Amino acid sequence: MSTPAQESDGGDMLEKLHLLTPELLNSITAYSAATSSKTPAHGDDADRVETERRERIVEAAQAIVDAARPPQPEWMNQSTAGAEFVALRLFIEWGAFEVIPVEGSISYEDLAHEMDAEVQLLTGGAGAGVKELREKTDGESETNTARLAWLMVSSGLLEQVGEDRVRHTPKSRQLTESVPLRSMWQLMFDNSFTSSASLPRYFRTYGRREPKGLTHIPFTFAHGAPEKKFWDVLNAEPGRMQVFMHAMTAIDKQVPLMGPITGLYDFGWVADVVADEKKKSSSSDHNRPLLVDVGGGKGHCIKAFCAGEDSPLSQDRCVLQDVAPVIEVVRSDEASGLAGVTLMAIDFHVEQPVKGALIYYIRHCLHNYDDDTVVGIMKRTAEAMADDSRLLVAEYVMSNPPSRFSIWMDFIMMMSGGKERTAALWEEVGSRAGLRLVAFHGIEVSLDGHAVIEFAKR
Ligand SMILES: C[S@@+](CC[C@H](N)C(=O)[O-])C[C@H]1O[C@@H](n2cnc3c(N)ncnc32)[C@H](O)[C@@H]1O
Repeated sequence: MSTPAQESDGGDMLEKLHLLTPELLNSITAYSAATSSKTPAHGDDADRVETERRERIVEAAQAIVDAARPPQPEWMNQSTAGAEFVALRLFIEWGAFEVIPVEGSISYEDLAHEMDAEVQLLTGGAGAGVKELREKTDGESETNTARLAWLMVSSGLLEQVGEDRVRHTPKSRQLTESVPLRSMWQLMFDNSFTSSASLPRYFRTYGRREPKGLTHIPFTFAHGAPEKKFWDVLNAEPGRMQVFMHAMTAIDKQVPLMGPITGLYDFGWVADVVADEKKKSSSSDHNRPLLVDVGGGKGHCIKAFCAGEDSPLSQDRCVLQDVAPVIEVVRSDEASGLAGVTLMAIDFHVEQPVKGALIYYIRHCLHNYDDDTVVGIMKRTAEAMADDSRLLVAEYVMSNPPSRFSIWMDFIMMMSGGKERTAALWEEVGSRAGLRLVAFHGIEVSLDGHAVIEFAKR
């Protein structure tokens, strides 16, 4: 028999469900209308619009799930998600997602064999047949019901076939097809999850204040090397650096939320500058770099900006700067697609060696650092800028209160001692570096306020 409290909870829930259901239907109708539209969006724009519309459906559906869900221990949900994350990370490292055939299924026993792992570790014993395994292990496996593969089967990431076989779902198949996606999962686990798990210990050690500086940050603390810098720890293991770079290179395409590269800022005015240079035939400006990508990784932004006949930027007038190990990787990659680009190893904390370039572009680097360090990097750039130079910072501009995505990003950044910033904070750090904030570009076209923030010399 239900209690009065339960009856009233049920009544509230029904009322909420009645209110929420039309939202879900509206979001589906909007998506359906957009996909059958005669004037569909193209390129990055299409990805963004598609994501936004699907996000709306997910949000509406999630609200219904939340309203209908019976009271259950939230701590259990959270820790189950954590357990699945760990299992997924292990399967990535052990190559399991590649061993499971793209079509069809594999027995747990064969999967375990390929991974050089005990079959009991994958399931509670399904691989050898539950009965046989019980016999082999004197009944120990009877209690072993929540092992690695089953964690992913229980969440629907993998699908079990019968009692002893497993196959891909569309979600897990993506992990085999996309190196960047797999790298992103790895990165989130190795860099963020493990660092955040050590936060209680970190704050007990350093006090309850924002991590500051390049060392003694949660990431290096969690790696047992608090006196080292983030990149020193990352670069110490070549494999990890590769994972980081893979994740950064193409994730923009698959997760438009990460911030589009193109479409936020109009480089059209550069064409006028180039045309003016041509008029002054003796001008030394002809050799002036048009764009320096500071901390540009593998150069994917330069490639995107120079692509297409209409682009006023050309690779032979661009400079790609990054730390020496990254530049070495790019230099030795014959397929880098960076013909003509000047490759330069730098330390952006010390000096900007290219003086007087037209544009200094720095994307997703500054959010890795605390305010004082960011002011330092911006100052080094300001010192190199000519009066007409521009500094373009591609980063998030957090609203107040921020969206769930940008505050998640802010939390991730805290691990390396960094943070996301509000418009006011961007203005403040720019001003401290001797720069004037000219404009925020593209905020309206990107989810969660990803923008290109334009600064000029004061
Ligand atoms: C988050 S990644 C961003 C890469 C690229 N700008 C993008 O948007 O995908 C940060 C980059 O900054 C580089 N970096 C880190 N410290 C640096 C330093 N002291 N000087 C120059 N580059 C640095 C890293 O190697 C990495 O490629």
